[in-house]
Amino acid sequence: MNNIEVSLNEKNIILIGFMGVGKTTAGMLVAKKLQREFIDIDEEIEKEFGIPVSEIFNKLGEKTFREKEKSVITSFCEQKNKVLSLGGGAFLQEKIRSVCLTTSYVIFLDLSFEKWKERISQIIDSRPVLQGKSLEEMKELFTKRQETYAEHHLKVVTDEKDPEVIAQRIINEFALLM
Ligand SMILES: Nc1ncnc2c1ncn2[C@@H]1O[C@H](COP(=O)(O)OP(=O)(O)O)[C@@H](O)[C@H]1O
Ligand SMILES: O=C(O)C1=C[C@@H](OP(=O)(O)O)[C@@H](O)[C@H](O)C1
Ligand SMILES: [Mg+2]
Repeated sequence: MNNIEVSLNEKNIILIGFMGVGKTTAGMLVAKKLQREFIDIDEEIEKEFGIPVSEIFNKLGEKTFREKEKSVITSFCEQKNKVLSLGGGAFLQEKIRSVCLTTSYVIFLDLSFEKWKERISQIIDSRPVLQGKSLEEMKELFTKRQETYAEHHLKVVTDEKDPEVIAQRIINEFALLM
């Protein structure tokens, strides 16, 4: 099955996984390859409030962010033919898990903690959940969060460096499901 045949299935493709595993980067490329619209949920939330995610957390609080995250995701799940990249905390909410799993194909991007660690300096400033945490505390969160990603339709390992290769792997493994 090739990219075109995969794109004939109209269900949304949703990428989940821990902060920094590459959901936004890979999602954009998967969408381009499948000629679908790409939606980054964090970006949609930022557009709604007119400020970056870190400011939403600091000024309005995490609860406000999570409520908006739920309504934005629910509303995109009513649509078709999109590739959605979720924030790493979205699957903490049962309502989000169930709406995604029932309407769309959920793909869990997996990355080892050893590889993830190398990205901390690139992501720390824009991820309020990581700020002020020691490496040990980050590892604890990383490990604990894996439980929330347990329900998915497909897991793809993303230890590879080249995002293009990862995006094509996601499509190829996804094609085997169909
Ligand atoms: N395959 C990869 N190898 C190395 N770095 C990557 C890879 N994919 C993404 N990155 C980098 O990791 C950081 C987080 O990527 P991002 O796509 O924003 O992740 P997420 O959306 O899962 O939080 C960015 O700085 C990005 O450039
Ligand atoms: O895991 C989390 O709680 C979060 C992950 C972030 O998205 P990414 O997974 O794209 O970094 C973003 O939604 C916010 O900072 C909270
Ligand atoms: Mg992202």
